[in-house]
Amino acid sequence: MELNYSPGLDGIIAAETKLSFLDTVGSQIVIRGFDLIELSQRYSYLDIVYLLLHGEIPITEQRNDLQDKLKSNYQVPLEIFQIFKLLPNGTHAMDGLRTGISVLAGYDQQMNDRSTEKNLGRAYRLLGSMPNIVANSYRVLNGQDVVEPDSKLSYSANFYYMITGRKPTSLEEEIFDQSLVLYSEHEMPNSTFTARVIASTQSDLYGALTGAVASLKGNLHGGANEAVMYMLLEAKTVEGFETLLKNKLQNKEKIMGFGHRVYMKKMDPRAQIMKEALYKLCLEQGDDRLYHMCEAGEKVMVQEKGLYPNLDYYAAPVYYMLGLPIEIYTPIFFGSRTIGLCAHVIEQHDNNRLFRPRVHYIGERHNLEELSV
Ligand SMILES: CC(=O)SCCNC(=O)CCNC(=O)[C@H](O)C(C)(C)COP(=O)(O)OP(=O)(O)OC[C@H]1O[C@@H](n2cnc3c(N)ncnc32)[C@H](O)[C@@H]1OP(=O)(O)O
Ligand SMILES: O=C([O-])CC(=O)C(=O)O
Repeated sequence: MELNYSPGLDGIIAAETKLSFLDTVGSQIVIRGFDLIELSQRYSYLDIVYLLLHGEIPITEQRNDLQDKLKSNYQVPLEIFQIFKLLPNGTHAMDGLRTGISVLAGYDQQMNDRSTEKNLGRAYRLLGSMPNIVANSYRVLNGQDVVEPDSKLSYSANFYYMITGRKPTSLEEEIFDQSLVLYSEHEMPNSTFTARVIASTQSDLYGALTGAVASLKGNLHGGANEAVMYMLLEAKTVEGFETLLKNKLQNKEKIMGFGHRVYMKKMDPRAQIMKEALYKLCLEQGDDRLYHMCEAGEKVMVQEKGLYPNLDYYAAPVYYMLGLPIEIYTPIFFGSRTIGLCAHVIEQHDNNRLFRPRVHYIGERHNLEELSV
C-alpha cells in the first residue's frame, strides 16, 4: 500500500458524511443538501439544529417539539457551579466551558450506550445546557452571580440574556441567532475532526465535545474571533488599524480573521453575511467606526497578501456591537457548533471505523550492536 503524506492533512478526505460539504466550485456551504448562506437568511438556529439532527427542515410542530426538548434541558446540575467556583482566578472562559461539559458526563446514567437514540438524547441535553454552561462559567469566573435561564424567551434570546443579563432587542436577537446559524456546522474543521477521532475509539459524546473545546480554543481556529476584537480595540481608528496590520505583516505575523484552509484566496461567504449584520448594527446605533475599520483592514489584506476575511473577522465586531464580553466570543462559537459536533459524533458512532493514521518517520535508525557499552 502506498502511503501519502500531506502536512496538516491538507486536501485529505478523512470521512464520509451526509452532514455538510464546502463546495468551493459551486461556492456553497452545503448543509444536508441546502446552502448555509440561504438558510441563514430564512431560518433560525433551531431549524438548523433540527435539520442537522434529523435531515430535514422542521415543520412547526417538529420545531416546537425540539424547542420543548431543549428547554427541558436548560437547567444543569448545581454542582457544576461549585466546580466553576473552585477554578483558579484567570481561568480562560473556554477552559471553564471545557470543564462544564466534562462534568456533565458523570450525570449520564447510560454512559455505555452509543445507540443513535441515546446519542440524540445527549445532543438535546448538551444543546439545552450549553447557554447555561457558556454564560455561567464565564460569570462565575468573573465573580458575577449565576443567572437562571428564562424559558419564556427563544433559544437564542435566552442565550443572549444569560450572557448579558439583558433581553435583546428584536434586531439583536435576529443577528445573534443568525451568527449561531453561521457558526453551526462547517464540514471538517480541526475541532470536528478532533471530536470524530475521539468518538472513533467508541468514546462518548461528552468526551468528544470536551476535546473539541480544546481544539476550538486555539487562535488558528475559534480563538481568532477574540483576537480580532483585541486588534481592533488596540488600533482604535481606520488609520491605526491600517498601520497595525501593515506592521504585523512586515513582522511576518499572521493576521487573525484572515485566510482559511479551504477558501484560501476567497472570502468566506459567512463573513459577508456578518459584514452586512455589522452594517445594520452600526446604522441602528449611529456609530459606524468599526464597520469602516474592518473594511479598511479588508482592503489592506487583499492588497498586501491577497487574503480575505473568514467568519471570525466580522463575527467579532458584530458581537462587540451586540454588547457581548470579548472573552465569551469563542465559547459562543462553541455553543453554536455544539450541534455540528453532536451530529458528527452520532454519524461516527453509527458507522464507525477507528481513526489510526501512519507517520512519515524522519528520525534516525540505529543498530544496538553498534553501541559500545
Ligand atoms: C471560523 C474559523 O475557525 S476560520 C479560521 C480562523 N483563524 C484565523 O483567522 C487565524 C489566521 N489565519 C491563519 O492562521 C490561516 O489562514 C489558517 C490557519 C486559517 C489556515 O492555515 P493554512 O491552510 O495552514 O495556511 P498557511 O498557514 O499554511 O498559510 C499559507 C500562506 O498564507 C499565509 N497566511 C495565511 N493566513 C494568513 C494570515 N491570516 N495572515 C498572514 N498570512 C497568512 C501564510 O503565512 C502562508 O504564507 P507562505 O506560504 O508565504 O508561508
Ligand atoms: O473550516 C474550518 O477549518 C474552520 C472554520 O471556518 C469553522 O470551523 O467554521
